[in-house]
Amino acid sequence: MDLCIIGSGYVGLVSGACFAEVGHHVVCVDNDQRKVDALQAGKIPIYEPGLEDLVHRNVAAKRLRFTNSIQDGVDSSQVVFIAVPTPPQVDGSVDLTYIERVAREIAGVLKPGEYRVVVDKSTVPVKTGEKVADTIRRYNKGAEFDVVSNPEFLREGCAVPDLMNPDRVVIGSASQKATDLMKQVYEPFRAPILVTDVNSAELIKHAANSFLSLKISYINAVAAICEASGADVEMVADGIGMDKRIGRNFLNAGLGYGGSCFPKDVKAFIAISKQLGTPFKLLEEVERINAAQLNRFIDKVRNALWVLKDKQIAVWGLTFKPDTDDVRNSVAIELVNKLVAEGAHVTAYDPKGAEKAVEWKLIDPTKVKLAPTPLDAVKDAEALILATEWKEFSNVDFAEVKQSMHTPLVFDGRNLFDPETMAQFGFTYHAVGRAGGK
Ligand SMILES: NC(=O)C1=CN([C@@H]2O[C@H](COP(=O)(O)OP(=O)(O)OC[C@H]3O[C@@H](n4cnc5c(N)ncnc54)[C@H](O)[C@@H]3O)[C@@H](O)[C@H]2O)C=CC1
Ligand SMILES: O=C(O)[C@H]1O[C@H](OP(=O)(O)OP(=O)(O)OC[C@H]2O[C@@H](n3ccc(=O)[nH]c3=O)[C@H](O)[C@@H]2O)[C@H](O)[C@@H](O)[C@@H]1O
Repeated sequence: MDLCIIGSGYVGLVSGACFAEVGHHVVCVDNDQRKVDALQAGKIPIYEPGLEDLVHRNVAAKRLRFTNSIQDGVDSSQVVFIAVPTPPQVDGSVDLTYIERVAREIAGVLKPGEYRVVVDKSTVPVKTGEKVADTIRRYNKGAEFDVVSNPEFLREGCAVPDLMNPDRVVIGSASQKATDLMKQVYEPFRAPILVTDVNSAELIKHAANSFLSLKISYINAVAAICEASGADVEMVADGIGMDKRIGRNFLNAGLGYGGSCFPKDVKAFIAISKQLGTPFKLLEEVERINAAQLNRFIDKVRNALWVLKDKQIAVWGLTFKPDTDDVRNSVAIELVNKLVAEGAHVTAYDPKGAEKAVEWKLIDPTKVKLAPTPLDAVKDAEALILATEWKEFSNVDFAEVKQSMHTPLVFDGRNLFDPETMAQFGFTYHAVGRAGGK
């Protein structure tokens, strides 16, 4: 089939490449000329395992191309996906200006007699599909189209396998013609397809992300009780998670959830529920626990060092999770900035995220030293904090790390290391919700 994706970011670019991989012909549109130029030159603007090969292979096979022209994209496609940002506003509600603009732009290029399915893949509040349809109709009276909601559930860092093997595909549609075309789009993925109305599909996305955030806050609250009682949250999570009704996934205690989606989507769901007159107080508690989690962790570091001012602290990890270069709303970055605000001298290392952290002005390189390797970061450090659980941190030579440090004190914010191994190497080891983690 011929598909167009408007917005070539984390969702648009990876979806486009995966659709091409299964045989569709895909045009990815973006209004950021630098991004389009880079993609046309074979450069991939984001780090996502497996993406570079996938893009190059499908461009070479002429199934994938990039343009800045929405006219080109819509003209050459039966199905037009929208994958532009839906950032939060100050009050937590969703800024829909990107979506509204794309709806007007699509209206401007739809031709009479040429039916298109317009698919919203961005994460949007319930009832947005209706507004997209109204907008297109208002700006193009003769347009023939249906609006479908098709929320995306990929995780950064494993976006390619998530898209190639989805747990489910949700299609929110009020038109049989549009549903049939959407089923054809997804047929090669052989995934379970759930067809719903548009509003339900939109709600599924916010409800899913909020539930996953709730699961994380739940285990983080349990971690606090473990620390107070001497229990071990990893064992507790295993014991809870072995119940198939609960499951072990997303029960990893740590510094709390971050990233470009969970924080904004929980806020959005709170705002939507308020607007609809059914406030979702439980989610406010989820946010409160998440914020408290980082502060509790910093308290632990402060307790051990007495004061943070002038202390030499190494931080491993800046991205919001491993295997990505995405530093948007990263708890690791929030941690670094809080330490710096208290006068600590921070040296940080991240395998992929340092460049973007500086480029997007999320850290100030005059205040935070960036090290080229994990070992460089720990030189003379009075404490090491693990903030993001990149696999390479498990494989370092801990004897060398200990030798390099001023004081062998480790705070593991993601429970990556084995407490016994750390003790064997002579570290004083603090984790989250684990024995010895007080
Ligand atoms: N990042 C993720 O893991 C996931 C994100 N989502 C949702 O997908 C949506 C997009 O998120 P990301 O891909 O992370 O955003 P992003 O910021 O990485 O990419 C968005 C792209 O849209 C482009 N754009 C903006 N306005 C445009 C326009 N008028 N015409 C053409 N291109 C335009 C931007 O230049 C940018 O390249 C959001 O609603 C997000 O909540 C959903 C699932 C996963
Ligand atoms: O809507 C989205 O954008 C996406 O949001 C999340 O994906 P993502 O944010 O890429 O990454 P996750 O693996 O979900 O991690 C999110 C945050 O939760 C934290 N987390 C995750 C799991 C866990 O057990 N504990 C925990 O603290 C991670 O460290 C990270 O900061 C969802 O998992 C995806 O299904 C969804 O499509």
